[in-house]
Amino acid sequence: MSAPSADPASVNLRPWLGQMRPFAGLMALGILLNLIALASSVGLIALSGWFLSAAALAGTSAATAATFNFLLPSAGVRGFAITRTAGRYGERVASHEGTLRLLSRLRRHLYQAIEPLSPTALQRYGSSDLMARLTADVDALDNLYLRVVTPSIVAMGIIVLCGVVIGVFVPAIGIFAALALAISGTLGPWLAWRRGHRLSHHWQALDTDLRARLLERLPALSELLLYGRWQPETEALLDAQRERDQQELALAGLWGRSQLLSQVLLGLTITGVLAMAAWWSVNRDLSPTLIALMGLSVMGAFEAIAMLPQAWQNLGRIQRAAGRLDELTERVPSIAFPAESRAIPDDNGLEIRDLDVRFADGTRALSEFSLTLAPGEHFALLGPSGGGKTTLLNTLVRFVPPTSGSILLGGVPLEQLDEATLRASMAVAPQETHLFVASYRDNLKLGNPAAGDDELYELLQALDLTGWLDDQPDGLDSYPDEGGSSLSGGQLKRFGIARALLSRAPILLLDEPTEGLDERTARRVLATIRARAGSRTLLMITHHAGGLEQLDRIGIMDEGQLLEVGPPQALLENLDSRFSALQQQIVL
Ligand SMILES: Nc1ncnc2c1ncn2[C@@H]1O[C@H](COP(=O)(O)OP(=O)(O)OP(=O)(O)O)[C@@H](O)[C@H]1O
Repeated sequence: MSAPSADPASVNLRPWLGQMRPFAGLMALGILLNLIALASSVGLIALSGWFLSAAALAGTSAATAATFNFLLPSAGVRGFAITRTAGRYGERVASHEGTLRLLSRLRRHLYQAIEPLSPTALQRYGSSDLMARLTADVDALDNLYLRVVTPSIVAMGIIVLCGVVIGVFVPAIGIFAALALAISGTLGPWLAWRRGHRLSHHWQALDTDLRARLLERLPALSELLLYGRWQPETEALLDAQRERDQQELALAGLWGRSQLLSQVLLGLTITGVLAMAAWWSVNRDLSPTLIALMGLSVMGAFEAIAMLPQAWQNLGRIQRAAGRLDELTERVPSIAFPAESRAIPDDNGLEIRDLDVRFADGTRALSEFSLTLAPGEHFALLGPSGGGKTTLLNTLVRFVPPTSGSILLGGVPLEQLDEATLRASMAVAPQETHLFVASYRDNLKLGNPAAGDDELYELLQALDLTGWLDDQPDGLDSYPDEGGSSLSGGQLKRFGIARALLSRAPILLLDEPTEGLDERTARRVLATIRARAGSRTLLMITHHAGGLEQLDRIGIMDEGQLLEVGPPQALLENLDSRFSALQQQIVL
């Protein structure tokens, strides 16, 4: 579900308009060609009108009929028809090229803005909501240029042009026509914007929520079917769709009303221009053949302003999309890395000092947590669910910013390391392993692109995955199902461990590596982890106390604090220790 969004009126669209700057030339060309196409339309219709009436008047006597030049106006009509078609074609090419480039820039801008944000905080939005922001919202923003900015500029140009064309013959009528068109061109869109921006803002909210809900529920289809929730969910989705459609209907009604207003104003403008032209023709020296030209010029110019009400009514939709994108980049804390590391770590030891982590909702996940891991030490951190173990790992990889305290890698504070150095220093097997739609080989080589097949086979065998690999139709060249559903939970876990173990990083961070494994496999996996970790520093977090006796030290944490720490043997010998109590539970 999407987070609350900003008030449409308070959203600043200027930075988004600024994204257009690199394509200003292309956009200007599009506007110019659009103006040429529309001006040709006005010219075509006005000249045709004049031609017909002038030809009719010329035909009233043999003398005028003989001298009337039919060729020049018909060449003009053809010329306008050609420039109109060419202008329209060129405008489409230029504005579509500009829009597509802009769209790619908008997406790149957004991906770059998201990249430094804390992934853990970002995930709180949910992948479906993020997806809706990255697709529907960016698409809506795209309309700002194509459907609001460009048509508004073109309409202004055409209004001026129409005024000039008429004003050449009678300035007063030209001024009247331009002013009346300007009023029709602003009143309809103003009404549409005033009445429609909240409606369209609401429509956009309902539409993105609907998409997000659909995207969220589809992957959970099997659970929803098993719990008999698919039917109610479908009905809820249909209700949401109906609500969105009602908004759409209201918007269509509003568009109809603003169109009606514009048409009435157009009718009044044409009537006014014709009446003035007729008066000028009777009382002054205006040729009657120009009456039709003037009326038809206004009609031609109206083509440019007819689309404005709908464009401006959609402004609320665009503002909401911009607000949601701003909110994403402003609310989620960003993690800044220096361009280059300010110091080189002395070794692969880790020192965590008085670490505090508080989340935006007030949860205190770590509280004055301190721990030092000697270079090459193998350490297991045990604790109940919700104790803060994963948060500690996320803080170590800088996915979560600490509220206070510090972490040093080889004596260097993490904030002094550039991103490449930090990532190369730590290999992580997270709680959930994601498999990409790529071969199993490529999925494994994410941990180390240089790893050879022999190493992959050896590692899979050590992790007891050869039986699974033998069942794959093309071995390592086989593809997993999307999300990894072709592996059992335990197999997927080991796959993630293999990926981390393949890396050459001097620090290994493993989140619940034995979760979902039977006792025998868990021991084998632990032995492989220890052997492959070798002289690397190993921090393993787990719920399970079994099989940890071989590690250098064990720590027990709960409620964000380290409660007990020591070598496993020493803790086992102390019958009052929490570790012995946990071991007793396993034995019982
Ligand atoms: N992004 C977040 N925003 C708010 N609270 C969070 C966030 N991530 C974790 N928490 C909370 O912080 C506390 C510690 O969570 P954490 O995931 O670190 O525990 P854990 O020991 O790893 O649990 P588990 O063993 O079940 O994975 C929990 O109360 C959890 O609800």
